[in-house]
Amino acid sequence: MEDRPELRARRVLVAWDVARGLAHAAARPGTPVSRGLDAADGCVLGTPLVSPGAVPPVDRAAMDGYAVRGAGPWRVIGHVEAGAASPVALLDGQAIGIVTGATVPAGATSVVRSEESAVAGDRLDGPSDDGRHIRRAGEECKPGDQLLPAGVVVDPAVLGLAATVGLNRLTVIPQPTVAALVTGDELVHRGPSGPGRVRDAIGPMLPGLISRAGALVGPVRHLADSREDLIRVLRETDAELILVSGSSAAGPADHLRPTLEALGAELIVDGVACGPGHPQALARLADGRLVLGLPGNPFAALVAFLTLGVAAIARMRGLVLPRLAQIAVPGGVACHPTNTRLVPVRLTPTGAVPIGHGGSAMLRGPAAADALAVVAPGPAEAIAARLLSLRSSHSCL
Ligand SMILES: Nc1nc2c(c(=O)[nH]1)N[C@H]1C(S)=C(S)[C@@H](COP(=O)(O)OP(=O)(O)OC[C@H]3O[C@@H](n4cnc5c(N)ncnc54)[C@H](O)[C@@H]3O)O[C@H]1N2
Ligand code: MOO
Repeated sequence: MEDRPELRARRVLVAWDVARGLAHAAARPGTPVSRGLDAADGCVLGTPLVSPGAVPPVDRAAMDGYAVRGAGPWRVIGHVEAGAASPVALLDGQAIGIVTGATVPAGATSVVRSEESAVAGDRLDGPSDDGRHIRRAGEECKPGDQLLPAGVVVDPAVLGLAATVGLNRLTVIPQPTVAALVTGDELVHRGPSGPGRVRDAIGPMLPGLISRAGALVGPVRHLADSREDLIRVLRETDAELILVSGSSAAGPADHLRPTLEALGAELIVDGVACGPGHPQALARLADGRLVLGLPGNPFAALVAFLTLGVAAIARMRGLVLPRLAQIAVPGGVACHPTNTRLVPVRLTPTGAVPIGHGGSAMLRGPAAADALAVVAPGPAEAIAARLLSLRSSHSCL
């Protein structure tokens, strides 16, 4: 296929927010499936989580001590074991030893904590506030209550809640699969950079970025700067989103765009008006798989993933585009006249503070930063910016 650098040089960069929106819209949400709780962490609820029963199902003791009926003193008539199904009913003036979580006997009006109990023989004295230390049946939820809407990320608390209400399976949108390809003849994967050798800094970032965005990733593959290899690997890679680092600019070894053209891909984003990261690109192959081009400069690659990659993965998971909180930048930060700047910042009680070392080939700034400030284009300085999380697919605050 003929390479036409004169056409590639005339890319129309889209605004940073528009690019995120395009990437989100271009991705296809996954199809909901039924998963056991042990395989649902990190997926997204495809249907609301509805409780089939009441929680608790019966009145339960909230403390170790004595279930009592009426006012004290009481006569202790026995003990309820933790797993006992239906203990005897209490009569007025009676008490029964009980442990936290055990079913409270019918007729009990409160539970006296063991620390507040004075027992002499079978006589019990203690405070008797009605209803105290009893978790009532249905207090947490009633049968049919909707506890969570569809679209919530399944995390450990959600799994625990599902188990609490008695569910064994959840209907979820599975985590999408993402493949990571790193290109560059000059790259080495051990030891330092030197003349003619550049230590690969993008390969080590990609698995963590992908999993923090909520997708599944296999081992990173390293490719030489060969258009034929890239075409072959893109054809055979079975993932919903394929990341390709390097090869995104307009030099003789920059094969990504000619490769996409050769594969008949549709370019959805062909450059973004941002710095770093302007050569990033997103394309759709004929079968629907998406290809995300990450620029070779490491901070630029990170920005591209956080811009287009996170947006596309969010949609595949069935999530909205992560919203970005606004924060003050008390010392101000210089704007670029036409491009959105992504600036490493530390978060302080009064706002965000740029920390420097934010050049496109550097990771020193981003590695030390709490977040990236998204500084909108403008003629002068900004005193507020939005925050892009470096460590999760959700917003920072
Ligand atoms: N004529 C132009 N040249 C460049 C442009 C441009 O618009 N026109 N854009 C510049 C910008 S901005 C970036 S970013 C880079 C993008 O380059 P590529 O995506 O084509 O990547 P390479 O040329 O292969 O590498 C650029 C740079 O990054 C180093 N690199 C590459 N991969 C890795 C890696 N995995 N780990 C660490 N470093 C990596 C590579 O050695 C180069 O130094 O293009 C500019 N040029
Ligand atoms: O992507 Mo380049 O500046 O934007 O390194």
